[in-house]
Amino acid sequence: MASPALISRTHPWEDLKAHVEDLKGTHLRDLMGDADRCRSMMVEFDGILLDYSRQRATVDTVDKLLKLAEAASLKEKIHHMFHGERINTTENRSVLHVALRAPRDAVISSDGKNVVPDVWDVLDKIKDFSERVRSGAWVGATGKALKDVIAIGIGGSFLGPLFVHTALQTDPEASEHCRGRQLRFLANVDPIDVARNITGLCPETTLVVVVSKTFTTAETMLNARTLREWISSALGPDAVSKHMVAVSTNLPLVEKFGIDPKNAFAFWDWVGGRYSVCSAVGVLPLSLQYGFSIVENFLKGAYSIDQHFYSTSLEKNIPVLLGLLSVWNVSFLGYPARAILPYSQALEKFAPHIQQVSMESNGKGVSIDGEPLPYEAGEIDFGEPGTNGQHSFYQLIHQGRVIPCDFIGVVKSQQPVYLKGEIVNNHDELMSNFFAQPDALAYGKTSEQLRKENVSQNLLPHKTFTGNRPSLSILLPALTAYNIGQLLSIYEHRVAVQGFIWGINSFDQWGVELGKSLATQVRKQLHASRVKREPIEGFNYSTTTLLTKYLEATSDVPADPPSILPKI
Ligand SMILES: O=P(O)(O)OC[C@H]1O[C@H](O)[C@H](O)[C@@H](O)[C@@H]1O
Repeated sequence: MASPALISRTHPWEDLKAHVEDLKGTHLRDLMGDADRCRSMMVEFDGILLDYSRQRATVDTVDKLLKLAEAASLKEKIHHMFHGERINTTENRSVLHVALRAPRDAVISSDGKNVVPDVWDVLDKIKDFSERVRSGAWVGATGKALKDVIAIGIGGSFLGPLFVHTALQTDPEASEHCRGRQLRFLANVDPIDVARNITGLCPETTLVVVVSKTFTTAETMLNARTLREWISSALGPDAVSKHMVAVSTNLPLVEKFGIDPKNAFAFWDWVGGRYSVCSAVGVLPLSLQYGFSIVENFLKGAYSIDQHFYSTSLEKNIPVLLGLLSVWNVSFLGYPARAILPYSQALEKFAPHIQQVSMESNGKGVSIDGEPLPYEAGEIDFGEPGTNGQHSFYQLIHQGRVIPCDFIGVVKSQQPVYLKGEIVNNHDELMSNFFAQPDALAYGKTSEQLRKENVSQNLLPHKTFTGNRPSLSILLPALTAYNIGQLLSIYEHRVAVQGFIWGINSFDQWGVELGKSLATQVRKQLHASRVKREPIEGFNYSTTTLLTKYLEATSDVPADPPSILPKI
């Protein structure tokens, strides 16, 4: 692949920089008054409506962004991704999470090999295994059915599956399929998370799924050894083969850990951890909980957006538009953060998942060729469901810093409630806020309006809202497994678009390594100090002081204790 020049050295970038000045005197109040403009800023696909009319952008801005996409060879980069080119150059890997949700007869190749049959071999194995567990054909060491699942994993091996599980929990069809079953996630190496996970569960009826792409992640492996102890201390070491299975790309290490390779579910190095929810990472635990057919609908929803992303022209392409507008907000308008605000409690874990997808992908300081970036890439993502967030951090968004917001609404509630005598039903009440907040941000409230309401002079500055704060709205028809898949795929591709424009590698994550290696040094020191009473060496004054305090205050901790598990 030819090495691309920095995008900031292209004419469309310069042009957009200059264009910011054109918009300086334009308020969103004015832009929203132009119905033709607003009409042109709405896109519909497969039941989803994107309205980006509340972006601080004109039709001209969008044209200029599309020219930027051209200068960044966006179409070609999308093409390279879908065709298995090794676009993750620092790890020499292709990026093919789209293959995970392709139909059985699709052809998607990596290194000349169609990977779709391998994907479906694993999906078929998951279907078979999950049906045996769910039906009680697969039983634990004492002959009891396994009704509860603890999935151990962290980062990409946790956040995506947790988001989808949380979203499915209240879907009527999915919840029908999981009666009497529980799915829990053990992520943090904090022993409190172990305690929370095993509380109320019995090893006899629990299946543990160890999820780790590398099967070397310190937190996951310690948690896996901890739950292996929980099972074998209750049921004997032979029980492990009946109660523990694994999802990994590293099958030799799975076997070395003591999990029967027959009970290992593979994926491949062309699936990035944070893009792995559609692999066995998500599909196995979710199928155990909800049944494979529900999860298959989730994959179909993601596939629908994949096709849209691949084949729709850029100006009508939802992930492309979202990605370009984020670049506009970050790189040109200078807004470093983005709030993800789903008006659905079922999407409670969506922002934390996208936080990893986005910040681990695009939080980079150099171009894909290693050149320091003369502009900032990535953005600070955070979010909470509405209306909860309104009573928490929205104050800052309304009157403090400008933070572009994604409002995500759902037309049909998973769990409608109607109360006799109320003027609207409960979902309408929620959605009233979804519709109102974007206008409050865009229009604000002037001192003239306040004066007409007889607001006293001294309160005028406090009650004034400057407005002109950008947002966009995404309206989903419902929140079925299919829609959840669509939403996931939209955001995954949006993040890729941003990275493609910024000219970075969105698919590596070297930035997480340094902290890990320093933790190794501390771990060795803690061991040496506890077991051999060795002095603290090789750390700066600050860390030495903190470690000394910690070790002194825990001098009663036994150096070589027997296994002790939480007892709550
Ligand atoms: O799936 P694993 O290999 O256990 O990795 C778990 C996570 O840890 C790493 O440090 C990365 O930051 C994540 O991208 C990854 O998802």
